[in-house]
Amino acid sequence: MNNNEPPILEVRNVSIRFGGVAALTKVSLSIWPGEVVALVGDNGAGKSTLVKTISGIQSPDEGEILVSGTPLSLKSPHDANAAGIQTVYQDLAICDNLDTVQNLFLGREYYHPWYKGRRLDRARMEARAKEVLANLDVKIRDINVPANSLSGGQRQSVAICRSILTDPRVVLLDEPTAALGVAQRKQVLNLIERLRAQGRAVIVISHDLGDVQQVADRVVVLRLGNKVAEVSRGKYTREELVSAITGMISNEEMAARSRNEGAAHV
Ligand SMILES: Nc1ncnc2c1ncn2[C@@H]1O[C@H](COP(=O)(O)OP(=O)(O)OP(=O)(O)O)[C@@H](O)[C@H]1O
Repeated sequence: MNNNEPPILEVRNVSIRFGGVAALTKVSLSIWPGEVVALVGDNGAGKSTLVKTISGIQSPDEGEILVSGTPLSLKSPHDANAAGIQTVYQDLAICDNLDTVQNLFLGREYYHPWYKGRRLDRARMEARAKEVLANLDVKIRDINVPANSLSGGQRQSVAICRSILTDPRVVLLDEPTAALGVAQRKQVLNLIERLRAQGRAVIVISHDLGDVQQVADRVVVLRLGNKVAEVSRGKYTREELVSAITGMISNEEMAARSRNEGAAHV
């Protein structure tokens, strides 16, 4: 991380209300290229709302989103994609009856330029698919079989590979290891580390604090729509994180502990 550079993505004092519910209250968050930031919090803490805001699905009532220091108005997922932000949602949107290549290029298929009618350029898509999978060290034995024969980890990997086809600078992952077994979970965590090694900024929502401790350079804790803590890798214990999530530890106390340990804090 180079703190002299503006963050690749900055959420600045974002607030969102749904009727009487304050889903987010003046939440700020910055991320630099080559960083993994985990977003944690109990159910209803505001994680999804924050991700939707960054993804252009939900407009903030107050506050700003800046990309490389420039404030942007993200009014749709298309705006977010154009700004280099891609999101992989929990449902993955992988079609079981389509193979890996078809899933990777869904809605962005390559066509032969010289045919009068539209004719898919399967060879070019296959070549690019192999390249993308190899780049992220994703192993799928046969990219021509329907996705219903893939494991949960492979499906998640295909969804992540699809998100990076456009070479985004920021990748948001919503619960990427939920419902995965040990080996598949490791596979996905490795994939996140490779995204980081490629210099992308990765924001991961996770309820799994073991995964968070393993993969995140920083952890941002939300509680009831407020950012209550922000701690760096190795500067917190699992118990402190749980306390911050559940409200057993005050914001000030968590911040003071982080300060004492030299971590980033709220
Ligand atoms: N479209 C909506 N309309 C009304 N209230 C909403 C809407 N979306 C979210 N909320 C409320 O905003 C708050 C934050 O919800 P959000 O889904 O962002 O939390 P979360 O941290 O992602 O929770 P979970 O881990 O359960 O997914 C909750 O109180 C939720 O009920």
